Amino acid sequence: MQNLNTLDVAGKRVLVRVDYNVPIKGGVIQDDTRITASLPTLNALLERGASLVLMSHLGRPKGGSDPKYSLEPLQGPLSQALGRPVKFIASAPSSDETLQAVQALQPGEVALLENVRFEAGEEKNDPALVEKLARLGDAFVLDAFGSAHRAHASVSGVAGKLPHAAGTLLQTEVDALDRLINNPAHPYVVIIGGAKVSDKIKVIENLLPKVDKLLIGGGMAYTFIKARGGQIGESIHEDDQLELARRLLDEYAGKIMLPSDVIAADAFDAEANTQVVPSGAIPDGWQGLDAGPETVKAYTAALQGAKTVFWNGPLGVFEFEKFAGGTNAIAKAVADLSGAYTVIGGGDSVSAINKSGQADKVSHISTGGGASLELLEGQQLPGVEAMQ
Ligand SMILES: Nc1ncnc2c1ncn2[C@@H]1O[C@H](COP(=O)(O)OP(=O)(O)OP(=O)(O)O)[C@@H](O)[C@H]1O
Ligand SMILES: O=C(O)[C@H](O)COP(=O)(O)O
Repeated sequence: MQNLNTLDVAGKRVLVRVDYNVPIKGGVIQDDTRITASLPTLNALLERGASLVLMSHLGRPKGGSDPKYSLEPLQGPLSQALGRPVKFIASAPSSDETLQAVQALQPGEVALLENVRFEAGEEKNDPALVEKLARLGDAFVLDAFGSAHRAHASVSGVAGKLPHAAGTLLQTEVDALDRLINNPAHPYVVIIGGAKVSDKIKVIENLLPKVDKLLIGGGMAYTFIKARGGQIGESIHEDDQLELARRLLDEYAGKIMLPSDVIAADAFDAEANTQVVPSGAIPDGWQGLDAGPETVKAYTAALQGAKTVFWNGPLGVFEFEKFAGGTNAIAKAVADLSGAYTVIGGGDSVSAINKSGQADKVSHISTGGGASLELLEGQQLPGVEAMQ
């Protein structure tokens, strides 16, 4: 990828695509990993005499402006993190008003654009939008690793119109994940959790031949347990994925681990009644919302001796205290491993490791959820390709 140091930025206005798609509740940022991760690139550009125009998406608005997804709540925290004021530009990123506002920037000044997904052309990589966004900078830096798997106007589109380079976050992420793809040290253990099988079944399928063990957890385990003939009560599952789950279980019986027991709840609720039951014998009216104690023990044991570990996705509905135990236990087990190269990716698993206070014991914390999974699947990411 084009190196940031080769880009001429002194006295220039640099358009930087960051990924500030951060969890926000009631206007308050819940996890600032992605903001902190963008600072090395931003500070390096500022030190070299650039002015910055920061561009990101937030959430999935439907191609129109929606106050719920405004990036304005980031202005304060970002100013604080950078130690200098950040100007928030509320007008549409493609508008002349925005162009005029960024043209007024002096070296060392920083502007944050409104959510680029408020533009209907963003996700379609519309050439007209690409032209308008490209007007905002003299050069383009892609540092949004979390969005590098999106062939959108603000990611790969503008790269074709301006001198460009990869930011240090993008470069660091690609290098760190490369160690999982090319000659990972064995035993190689992968833990995949989260809610939807259909989102992650491809990565599971592609990883199975390469790993020694694949531990499946969270909501996605129930499709596999049902495929094996288990009773899953009301647990989340995807019937249209049963066939593929069955095939993978047949083909890779020795590698796939599924929960043996679960914490079942009588409702999807923080205050639900709970009981520990075998994962294949969940009573009608009950649903599995977390890994049970035997499962936690077995998964922790399976991690021992691993030389390479990748974890994506929570092992339960960790947003509810009662069902966070499995996720927290895995966070601790991964952090406690010694002599292993450990990588955690995906918003929820990263906030679990941050909350556990043991993030510094993990080799690499990826800011990419879908992006890190697509890289691991062996796909070329449009953002990475655009920086070649
Ligand atoms: N047993 C379960 N039943 C229902 N939902 C579950 C269960 N286990 C986990 N979940 C939910 O899965 C969601 C997270 O899934 P997801 O696949 O988005 O993971 P992630 O780590 O955030 O990855 P990414 O950042 O790639 O989206 C959480 O909101 C969690 O509550
Ligand atoms: O959080 C993420 O994974 C990235 O910001 C990409 O978001 P998206 O899945 O809405 O494109």
